[in-house]
Parts: sequence; structure tokens; C-alpha cells
Amino acid sequence: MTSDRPDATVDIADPDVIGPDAIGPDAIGPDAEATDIAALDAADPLRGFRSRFTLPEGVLYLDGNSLGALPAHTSERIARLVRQEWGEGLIRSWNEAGWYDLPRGLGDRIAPLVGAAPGQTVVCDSTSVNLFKVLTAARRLRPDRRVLVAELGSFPTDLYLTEGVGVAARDRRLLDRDGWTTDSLADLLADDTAVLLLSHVDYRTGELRDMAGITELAHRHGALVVWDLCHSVGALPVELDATGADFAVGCSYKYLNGGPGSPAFLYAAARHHDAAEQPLTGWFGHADPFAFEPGYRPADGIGRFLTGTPPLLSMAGLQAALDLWDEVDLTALRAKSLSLTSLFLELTAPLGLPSLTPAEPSRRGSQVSLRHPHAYAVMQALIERGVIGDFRAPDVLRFGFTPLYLSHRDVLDAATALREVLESGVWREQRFTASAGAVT
Ligand SMILES: Cc1ncc(COP(=O)(O)O)c(C=O)c1O
Ligand SMILES: Nc1c(O)cccc1C(=O)C[C@H](N)C(=O)O
Repeated sequence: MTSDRPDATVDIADPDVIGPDAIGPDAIGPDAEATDIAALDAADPLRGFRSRFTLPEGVLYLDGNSLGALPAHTSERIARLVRQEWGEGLIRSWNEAGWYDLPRGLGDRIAPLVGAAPGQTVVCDSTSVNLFKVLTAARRLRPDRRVLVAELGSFPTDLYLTEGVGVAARDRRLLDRDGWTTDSLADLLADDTAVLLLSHVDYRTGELRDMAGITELAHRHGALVVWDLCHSVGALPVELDATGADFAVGCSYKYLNGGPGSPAFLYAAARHHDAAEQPLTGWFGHADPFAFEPGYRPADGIGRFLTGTPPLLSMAGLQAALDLWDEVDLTALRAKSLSLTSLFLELTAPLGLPSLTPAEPSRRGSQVSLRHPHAYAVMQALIERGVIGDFRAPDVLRFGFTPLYLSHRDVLDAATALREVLESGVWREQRFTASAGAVT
């Protein structure tokens, strides 16, 4: 992948601890001796998952936090849906192939990944659409309160939806774009606050928020909490039930590897089901869709959050990806994620790029964001070398570390490539500096 790798070893953990416990944030410490990266990979309990993905030769993929990689058996699963279930089963497949049950069934397969007991999670629509549903439902559960608290720095769709649900500008309180703390959040909450919307992991900085503490704080003020899990599901264990979260949404095309545009999920705590009214009252959320009644009656339970016909081809991609997730030990996943991000932070520290990502492992998701005034050009130069991360305006190099298909060796290669791009100055070439307005 990259040439000229002078440092095949780095200063990391005590060699004695190499073994399954060596994978984790403590495996890479400042006072540690030189240890072989290959040993870290040999001790990785998740190493077998790499061969279950199809990735192009010569590509080091650090953008699984935007679009996850292709599980090797997904094409066959989608082909089976097309050829057999659709081509031969035709309309019968709604029942015989279980299409009708997929929104609830796949929701219950995502549930363990987000710490939810069965019956509280459905797969449907996009994260944006589901945000509209849960924000509206949560506001209607607090009719005497007007205020919605959100983050100025959140992924824009979250912010746009806080406008779209019809909160008056004066009733929208926004946390600062950078550096807000639980204390500054506490200052924004009051007994007029209906809903708090937060990202569990910030898409730009990779900061992980204290779901338990913040949920408890919001509840003390009588507010409901909606969590956006787009950058935490499949990146680390999430505990919705145990933390008392009210609602959550998340996408399945990033760390879950469901495929481009695969449907999102929506969680509503069981205690809200009877009273929750979501605004998109389509027939899939009706108590008896095939009664074709003229009036809307919501289904019991989580089914009332469904709206219309599910995108079956996309559901099949997610279904295949969840076959892998059924086998993943989330504790091992978290340990490896922190081991990878810690290693990358350590290896790139000498380059002097300010990091937006917290140094404390407990406050970190599964990405590293480094700042560079010419981040766009630097990332284009990296991509040309086969190291695919992404750029976030105005100056962020974003590197996603997906524990299922990346190794410590990949981290070393990526850090080496970044160092070479910076030291050579290749990014200054005109083909990199001309902004192409790329999508990702
Ligand atoms: C935090 C967050 N929320 C929402 C979305 C997007 O939602 P949608 O799938 O509706 O485009 C993204 C990424 O696209 C995201 O990073
Ligand atoms: N959803 C995306 C898309 O449709 C096109 C390009 C990128 C995306 C993303 O998911 C971006 C991602 N949410 C981010 O964290 O920046």
C-alpha cells in the first residue's frame, strides 16, 4: 500500500500483555516498550471478520463511518430476493418470504446492538424521516412545554429537522458548536424544555457523550431525550434501556454495513408506546392495515412508528449485514476500536495536526478527526494513494476505524501514508487543491 515504512514497530504496550487482553486502549501507553503491531493483530479476537467483507485490492478503507464496506454474502442475499422471492414468489413473498415482518424482525436484530429489549426497535425510512417522527412524538408527549434543545454542531439534518417540526426560533436552544459540556447543557435545560436531541457520537469530532448522565439530567428537568446513534451503533455498545433513553434513531449504512441507502432504525421506549403519536400516519403503522378502514388507528407497540411499504431490496442488504452482527462480541469490538484509534492518535501525534477527537478513550467513538488548513487537498492526496477517509468542512480530515475489517497494520499504513503526504507536500499539487465539490 505505502512505500518506505521505517517504523514497523511503535512504542506500545508491555510485550507480556500480548494476548486477548492486549487489544484495548491500555495496550498502547506512553510508558510502554516497543511492541510488534503484528502481535496486536494476532491477538485480535475479531480478526476473522475481515475475510467476510469484499474490499478492493490496494484500498485502505477508513470511511466506514460514512458508508460501510460490503459483506461478502450480501450480493447473493440481494440476488436471492430478486430472483426467487420477487421473480418467482411474486406477491406471495410478503408472507412466504417474511417480507411483511422485516421492519419489526430486523429491528429486533438491531436491538441487542443498542441495548434494547425486543419490541422497541423497528427498521424503516431514513434517519431524517425517523427524526421527524420521534421529535414530533416526543413534543406531543410534553404538550405543556415549548422548548427543544439541540446542538448547533450536530449533523445538519438533525438541526434542519428541529426547524421542520415547527419549533419557533425563540423556542430552540442550541448548544455551542464546539466544546459544550454537561454543565453548559444543564444551563440550557429548564422546566419549559420538552425535548433534548443529541448525537451519541459527534459526526465531526468523534466525541462520545455520556448517555446515562445526560439522560438522567434531562429527565430531572422533565424533558424527554432523543438520541441520534448514527455514529455509535456498530461502533461501540449502546445501552438505551439501561440509561432510560426515550427515543433513538440511527442509520444502518455506516458501521452496520447495510449498504448505500439501507433503511434506518427507530427506537421508542416501551413506556411511551401507548401514548406516543407520530405524525406520519401511514397504513403500515395502522392497527389493521389490511382492513382498509377509512380512519387511522395506530398499531399497538412499536409498529405505530411505521409508515409505508419497506424498501425490500435495501432491507435484504441490512439483513445480510446483521448475519455478521449476530456473531460480534461488542465488548471485543469496543476494545479493538479504542486500540485502533489510540494507535492512530499516537502514530500521528508527531505530525502536529491538532486533534478534534478526545484523547480520553472513554470520550471517544470510533473515528479520529485531525485538523489541517488544507484538509481537502490532503485527503484527496491520501485517496489517490488508496487511503480513503473523508473531509469535513472547513478543515477536518476524518478517519473512521471499523473494527470488523481493519487491523492495527492498516492503522500503521494509514499513519505512514499521511506522514508521507504531508512531508512530501504532494497535496499542494493543483489537482488536489482544486475543489471538486465531492459528495462524501
Ligand atoms: C448524525 C447523523 N444523523 C443523520 C444522518 C443522515 O441521515 P439520512 O440517512 O436521513 O441521510 C447522518 C449521516 O448522513 C448522520 O451522520
Ligand atoms: N448519507 C450520506 C450520503 O447519502 C452521501 C454522502 C455521505 C453520507 C453520510 O452518511 C455522511 C455522514 N453522515 C457523515 O458523518 O458525514
